[in-house]
Amino acid sequence: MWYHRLSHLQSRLQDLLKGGVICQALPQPTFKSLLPLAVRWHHTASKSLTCAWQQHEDHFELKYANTVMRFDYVWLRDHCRSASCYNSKTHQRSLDTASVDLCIKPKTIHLDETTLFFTWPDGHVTKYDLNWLVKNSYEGQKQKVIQPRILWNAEIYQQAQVPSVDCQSFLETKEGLKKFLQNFLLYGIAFVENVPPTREHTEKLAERISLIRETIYGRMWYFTSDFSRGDTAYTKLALDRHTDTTYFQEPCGIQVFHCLKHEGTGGRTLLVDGFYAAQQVLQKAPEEFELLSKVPLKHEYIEDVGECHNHMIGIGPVLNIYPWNKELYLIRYNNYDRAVINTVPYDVIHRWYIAHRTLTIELRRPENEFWVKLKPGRVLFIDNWRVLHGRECFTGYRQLCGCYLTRDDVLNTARLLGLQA
Ligand SMILES: C[N+](C)(C)CCCC[C@H](N)C(=O)O
Ligand SMILES: O=C(O)CCC(=O)C(=O)O
Ligand SMILES: [Fe+2]
Repeated sequence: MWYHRLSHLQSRLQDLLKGGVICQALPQPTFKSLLPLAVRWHHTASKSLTCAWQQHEDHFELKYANTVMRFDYVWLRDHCRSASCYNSKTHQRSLDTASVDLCIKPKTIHLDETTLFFTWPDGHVTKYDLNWLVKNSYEGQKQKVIQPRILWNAEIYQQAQVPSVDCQSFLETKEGLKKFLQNFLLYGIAFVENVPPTREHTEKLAERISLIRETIYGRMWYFTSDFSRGDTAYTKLALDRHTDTTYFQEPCGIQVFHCLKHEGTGGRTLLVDGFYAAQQVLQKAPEEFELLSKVPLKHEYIEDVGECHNHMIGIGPVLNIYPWNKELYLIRYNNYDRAVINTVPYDVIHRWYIAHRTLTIELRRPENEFWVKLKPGRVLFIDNWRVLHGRECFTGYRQLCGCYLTRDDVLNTARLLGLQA
């Protein structure tokens, strides 16, 4: 019976491969267990960790450190760390992956202590340390988070008593900077205290951790409610929670705010952990979470004020998750800047509105709102991929300065300090 199904599959595979790479022996990925292969388990005990491996027709299977891993042979050839395949000084691959036969299989495999040796048909030998394989396998990665975080509502954040970092220690010591970045990565917000209330000092702070991301708003921006730009940020109106620059293909990673002056009332800043809210959606309505992570939307910025003419469009789902471990890495939420929805078919859109409502309800729960009054000297860094901000309406003269930072460069600084990011 399965012979029949198998030959059917083979002819389909052959159809798929027509005009492409034709392998002599086709891999049969879904029938591994059915194939009468001469596979056998090899067992070894190495350094108290037992290891078992099996050479299958189309892949290599390894059990080590409580992990069952399966490796494709092309993958194993491609990741060879020998001197001719990999430049360990520059950490770059020298091997031309396109030169690897897609049907490659090792001639022999053997294990010595904790090192696996693969000998390929041309005689080339690839060595892998078992621990390296565990660390770098899909199965190993799947169980890990890319970035550890503490999700918060107002109470959790306040109870955590996250300390602010002093400007001098931030600028002059590695420990101060590291402490700051650690808190920033965990909570998505962090403060620096005792900063002289000038644009130059704010810029110096920003440059300590990243490259400044110049945008249509400039490099360092400096704004009041002067209507100088075609956006409500430049008014005294209240702004509901949102993330910024949702209309960029890559929304700005970090936003820096420094209130240099406020003579008047109101104007408090609202902060909401978007990932905490998304987590609530995942728990209460997983299919809605999934929809928000799959349906692409447009956000748009159209400006035609004075000398400023801009038309920006960014496309992506509200929730962005890594497909292999479902970890959330970016929320794009701005109801002001959301464009006409014309990327979603009729039979999906209503469900999307329901899901969007569920998320909005979570984002608007008063217990999730953390309110702060920004003051001269206290600089706020916000992870714009995670934490939403808003503001209360205000009276009087209020001057805010700040900038956006490139996320890659903030994470780069964090990694160089030994933090997981
Ligand atoms: C004033 N400042 C430059 C900080 C931001 C202005 C951008 C506001 C826009 N609605 C958005 O959410 O992206
Ligand atoms: O005025 C504020 O406090 C923030 C306004 C805002 O949302 C922004 O500039 O991105
Ligand atoms: Fe904003």
